[in-house]
Amino acid sequence: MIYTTDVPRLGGGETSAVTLGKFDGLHRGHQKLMNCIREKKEDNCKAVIFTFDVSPVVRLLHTPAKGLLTNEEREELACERGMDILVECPFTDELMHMEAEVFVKEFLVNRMHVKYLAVGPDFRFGHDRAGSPALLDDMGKTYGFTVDVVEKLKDGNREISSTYVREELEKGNMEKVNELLGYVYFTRGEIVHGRQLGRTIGVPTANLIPPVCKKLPPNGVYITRSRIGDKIYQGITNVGYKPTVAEHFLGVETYLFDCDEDLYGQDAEVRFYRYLRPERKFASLQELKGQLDVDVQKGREFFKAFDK
Ligand SMILES: Cc1cc2nc3c(=O)[nH]c(=O)nc-3n(C[C@H](O)[C@H](O)[C@H](O)COP(=O)(O)O)c2cc1C
Ligand SMILES: Nc1ncnc2c1ncn2[C@@H]1O[C@H](COP(=O)(O)OP(=O)(O)O)[C@@H](O)[C@H]1O
Repeated sequence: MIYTTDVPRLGGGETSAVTLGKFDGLHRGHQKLMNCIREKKEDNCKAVIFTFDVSPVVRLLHTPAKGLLTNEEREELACERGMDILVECPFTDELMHMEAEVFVKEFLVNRMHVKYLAVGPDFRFGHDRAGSPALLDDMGKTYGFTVDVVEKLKDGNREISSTYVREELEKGNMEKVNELLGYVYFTRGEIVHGRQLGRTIGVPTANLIPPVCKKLPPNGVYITRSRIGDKIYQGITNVGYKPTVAEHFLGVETYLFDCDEDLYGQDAEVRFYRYLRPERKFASLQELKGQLDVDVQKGREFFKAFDK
């Protein structure tokens, strides 16, 4: 897959099937759009996701907004889903003031040779949000592309959206988050040294520091699965500041079942299956150890049923 921050210029004979939007999370609704454009690969179209990134100025002045996926993660998932090109177009002043018609003509038609567009019914773009599915449809007649306005996928009565996923994530409702996403929510990072206290109570823990722009579930303890190298471990994970030992940074810390390896320096991916309990301040590490034994038991029972 080609990843680019410039609007691509396709070659002479090449055409594209494009979907446009923010695509935070690549949830099941987004996947439906991607399926539509992937089908057009049979007509020799390149499957393109066109997203807007924050402007370079915003990136400099503000801490990044927390998303369901980092840009790198989104890139990887888009590639796995068979996309040919991911455009992360910086949302510059110029783009912000661009007339919708100019955007379509210059970018989609002239540069990307668009033959097919898939958008949601509420998709708006361009200056004053004047670009709508109806305008795209009109322009398609002039420039020779078709537009599919794809109905939103629903969960019961509610449309699946990034906002819906974020709300459930903020409640720690991982079962719902994972159902809406169509994959198990995860974060990644390198395993770093902690205070080496875990092993003293028989519970060594792999500590990772998640990316600052990654939205995490609320602080607390979760049943998780971790991928480290080519191995997958069941485990339990604490998200938070470890009030018992008063840590200064937000960490994601996992006790891996049935693992006895030196993991420092390796990259880990932790997937969140279920929330177990809030993070608590214990009077001693021994007391914490008592609680961890209960958590481990629950984690093992969960996977026994889950993997059946
Ligand atoms: C599954 C799990 C649950 C945890 N729950 C808590 C908790 O409720 N309160 C707390 O202060 N620390 C909690 N911790 C963090 C421990 O305090 C920490 O693992 C221990 O102090 C060792 O830290 P170290 O990795 O820096 O050696 C938890 C850790 C894990 C892996
Ligand atoms: N079952 C396990 N779960 C997590 N980490 C383990 C496990 N077995 C061995 N380890 C290793 O032990 C380290 C954790 O030991 P710990 O005493 O908690 O030190 P730290 O404070 O550096 O995390 C991990 O980084 C990893 O390399």
